[in-house]
Amino acid sequence: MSQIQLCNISKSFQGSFVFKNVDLKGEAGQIIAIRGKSGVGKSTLLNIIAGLELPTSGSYQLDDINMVEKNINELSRIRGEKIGYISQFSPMVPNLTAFENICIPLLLIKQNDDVTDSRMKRIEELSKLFEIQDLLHKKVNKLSGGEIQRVGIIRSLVNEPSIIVADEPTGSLDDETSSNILDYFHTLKLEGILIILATHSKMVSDHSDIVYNLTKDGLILEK
Ligand SMILES: Nc1ncnc2c1ncn2[C@@H]1O[C@H](COP(=O)(O)OP(=O)(O)OP(=O)(O)O)[C@@H](O)[C@H]1O
Repeated sequence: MSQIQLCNISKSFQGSFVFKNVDLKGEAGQIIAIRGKSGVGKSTLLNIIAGLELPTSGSYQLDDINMVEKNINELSRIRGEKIGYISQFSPMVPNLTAFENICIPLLLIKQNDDVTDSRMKRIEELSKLFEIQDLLHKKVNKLSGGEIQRVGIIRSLVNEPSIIVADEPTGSLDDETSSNILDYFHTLKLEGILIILATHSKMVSDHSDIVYNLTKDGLILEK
């Protein structure tokens, strides 16, 4: 179980602010959606929450960890242990198979045999659920955009994170597959996982407990 608290977060690139005054609290078992027009900084905010980049100013506490004081290596370790990150474009190693790409996070943290067995079982279950079980041994450069997105989602879940940060998780998917993924997020929420996502989709917002609109002056509560 994890919780996050961001206070007065701002982010600028080359001296120009993308957003200021972002306050956000997230608790175990919540689905939080961040909406907002293109370019307002949704991906940037999710990258900060996922520990992929640091804010320009403000504080960010993840459980008992002060995230803004950590260096890149420490953030990477924290991500491996606690955070599943689903990106808009799911970067893959193209000449590895879907299964090998899914297993990459397992290489980053030590696992004993029992853990490895339970992870393999999880990969099998999720592959069936997201209908890619017949594609697992295909190279990812032979897969469609939607198939790669599902591989990316399974990869983000394989280490059983307590927080999922998802950037447009259903962006390349049809309604039925999107609905399967949202149903699965609901199951994870009931298990106490905190899910924070950026979306333009009404279906995704409708499935979220809390919806914010990101503006250059901070988050505005919509639901
Ligand atoms: N590394 C970077 N260097 C410079 N500018 C950046 C960088 N990353 C993002 N930006 C700028 O920050 C702004 C916010 O980008 P971001 O991708 O976070 O927006 P977004 O709300 O997710 O957009 P979209 O809905 O189109 O995906 C954009 O103007 C973008 O060009």
